[in-house]
Amino acid sequence: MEKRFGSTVAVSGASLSLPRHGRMSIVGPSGCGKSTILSMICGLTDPTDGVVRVEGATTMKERLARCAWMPQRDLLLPWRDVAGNAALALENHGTSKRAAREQVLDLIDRFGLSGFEKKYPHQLSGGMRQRVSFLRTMAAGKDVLLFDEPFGALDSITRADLQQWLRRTLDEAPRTTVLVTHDVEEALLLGDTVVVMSARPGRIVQQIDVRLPQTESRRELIRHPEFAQLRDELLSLLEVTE
Ligand SMILES: Nc1ncnc2c1ncn2[C@@H]1O[C@H](COP(=O)(O)OP(=O)(O)OP(=O)(O)O)[C@@H](O)[C@H]1O
Repeated sequence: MEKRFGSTVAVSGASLSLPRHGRMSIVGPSGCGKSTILSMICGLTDPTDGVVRVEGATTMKERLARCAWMPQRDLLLPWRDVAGNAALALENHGTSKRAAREQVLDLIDRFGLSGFEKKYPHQLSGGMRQRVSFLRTMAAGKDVLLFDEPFGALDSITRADLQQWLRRTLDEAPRTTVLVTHDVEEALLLGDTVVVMSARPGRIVQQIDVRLPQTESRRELIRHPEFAQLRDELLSLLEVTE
């Protein structure tokens, strides 16, 4: 597919596919069209040329109905507590406030946030706010989750913590995910395939399948020789594309 904005070619000749519950990470230099690809998948825009299909749906409206987007900055409502924020997507789909709150309490517990149901966003750390934001994305009940630099605004320790948490959460509650990130380690930790894009016009330079040992521990994984080899391979590809 191709996407142009006037005379700017943002994405060119990109052909990607992902099986149900597959996890794709996209890395590439700034401005190479990563967010544009997410916008096309979730139906915020159409490609200028080519077709985007999400679980068989091709129209923007149908794609939008199947995807949930988690942005870099949490967009929590300051006047709602954790449960109230998490329940928002359900309320938007017609569930009553009370029923929506009941439904998310289970998720809050499963995602390790119990005890925080009645806290307000300003009482939470940046990492916790992103967890709530993720919980809200999950509560929307969509099968396809799109992450645009979800941990980009966090410090490195919190980021590492959330990467491990998100891996485990997606193992327990699998979804089809597409993650855009500048962080090569994050791409490897959260993707079973990593797409490397070139500078604008964004083309796909390479797609690398990630097969790493099964381990819960992020620390063990990033020390593994196979992980180091993939990280080096990605970094060299990115050096060439800049
Ligand atoms: N709505 C728009 N109108 C005009 N040009 C746009 C629009 N959206 C994106 N572009 C251009 O398309 C190109 C790709 O932008 P995009 O945001 O997809 O890149 P990106 O890889 O996500 O960048 P970054 O890593 O910096 O977030 C850029 O040159 C951008 O200026």
